[in-house]
Amino acid sequence: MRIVFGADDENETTRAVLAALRERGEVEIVTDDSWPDLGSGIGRAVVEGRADVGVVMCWTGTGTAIAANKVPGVRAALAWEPWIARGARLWNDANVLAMSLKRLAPDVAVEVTQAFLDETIPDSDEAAAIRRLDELP
Ligand SMILES: O=C[C@H](O)[C@H](O)[C@H](O)COP(=O)(O)O
Repeated sequence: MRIVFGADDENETTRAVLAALRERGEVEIVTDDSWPDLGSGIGRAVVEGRADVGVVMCWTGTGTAIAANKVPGVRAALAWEPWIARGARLWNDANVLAMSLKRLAPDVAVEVTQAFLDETIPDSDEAAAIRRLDELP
């Protein structure tokens, strides 16, 4: 699996997530101190096909998620527990995971990340709804 990762700050949580990602595949790191540009850069890496999925972190996770979702074709989801991350993949076919680097403990962030990466196939019952996202004005 090819993964693109970026965080607008570095701490124990971002280091733990990055280490976990490296165990799962080939990781490209995007560096940008500006959270809008970071989120957008992660999103672009995914839609341009440089990575299968993106993982992005900022203080809240929200700013980079919002920025990533500005890129057409990106479905970025903010998750803070494994069930949310799994659901985002299953029911929304999320292709970018966003997390707070300030509020998630390293072990929780790693669990959320693993859940996101483990759930690879979207629920077929949601296929029409997921396609509908691309048709929205
Ligand atoms: O949504 C935005 C993020 O949580 C940022 O990480 C936070 O606002 C800090 O950003 P900056 O370092 O640009 O002040």
